[in-house]
Amino acid sequence: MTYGTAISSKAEIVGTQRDKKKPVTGRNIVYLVNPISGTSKKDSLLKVIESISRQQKLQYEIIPTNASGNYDFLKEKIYSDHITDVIIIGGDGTVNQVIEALHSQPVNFGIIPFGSGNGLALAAGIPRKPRQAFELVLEGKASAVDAFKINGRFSCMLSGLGFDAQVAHDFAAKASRGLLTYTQQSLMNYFKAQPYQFEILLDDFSFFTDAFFISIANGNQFGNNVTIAPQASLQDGLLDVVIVQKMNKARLPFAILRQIRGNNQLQQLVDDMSQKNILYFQTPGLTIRNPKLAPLHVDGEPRDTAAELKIEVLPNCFRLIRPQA
Ligand SMILES: Nc1ncnc2c1ncn2[C@@H]1O[C@H](COP(=O)(O)OP(=O)(O)OP(=O)(O)O)[C@@H](O)[C@H]1O
Repeated sequence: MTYGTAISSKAEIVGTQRDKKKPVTGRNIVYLVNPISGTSKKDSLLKVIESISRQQKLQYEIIPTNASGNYDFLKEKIYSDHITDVIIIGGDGTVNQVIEALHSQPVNFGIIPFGSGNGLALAAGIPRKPRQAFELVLEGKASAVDAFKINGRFSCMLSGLGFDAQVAHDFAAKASRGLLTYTQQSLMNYFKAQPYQFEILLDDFSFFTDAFFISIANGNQFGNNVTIAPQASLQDGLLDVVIVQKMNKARLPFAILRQIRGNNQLQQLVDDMSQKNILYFQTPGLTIRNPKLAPLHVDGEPRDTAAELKIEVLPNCFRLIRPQA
């Protein structure tokens, strides 16, 4: 029997077209929808997904995400129902939780961006417009991308310590989400920002620095196409580390703008340390000592910080549906 359920409300995001008796051939998609992410409503997109999936006789199911990030029920379903694709409709926080839970399962991931920043989706070239992103999902071409671990926590986009993490903590405490709230929090934190002490340990080199923030990037950006790590690639087996060192606050926005526009060449780390305000290098892993306990964010979500953070890349960690070169 093939059965279908209309999508009713935010509280009850469900919809399915799956014949459990027929053997599954071809694609079998689970759409995971975050009911609270971003600011715009998802109802019309979900109706489009339902109607096109029915037209194309695709096997699919629409399920809401959960705040805890526990997707054990889906691991079982992937095997029992032969799920081939898990498509995330939400922002970076949802993308992080779902891919962390399921990256070792034999599925392709897709993203229909519905967050405030959408950093991984934009870094991967996935269209920002939900319907175009859905068309890409229908094409279904996936390739492997990297992720990384920061003290055992999974990150697939960009994590960091200091100023931008403080913004993430304050943003999380606000009732309203969206770019406007994020910008307000960034500005307020800019005027309060103080540098933190860090020690950076690489394989054969270590140094101390006082920095406003450190970003560890797999993708090239914070989100909203604000590119902090212009050389970053999602499949090079490397992390891009950007350290915004202590400087006169009047120079800080100009230095960051220069970095965002990508005018800084990949720099000779040792030569630059004393001369440049922003250090930028690539590495498969590093340790950061953080004695002043600068706040931490992981893929834009505030997380407990630590006095020492071990960071390592996970090459070719999961398969993501995205435009193919
Ligand atoms: N069903 C749910 N109910 C409440 N919260 C949820 C639910 N599902 C997921 N969440 C939580 O929603 C939070 C925000 O999600 P997400 O990051 O996707 O959106 P956003 O913050 O608006 O976007 P971005 O991260 O791009 O800025 C995450 O912390 C996630 O755990």
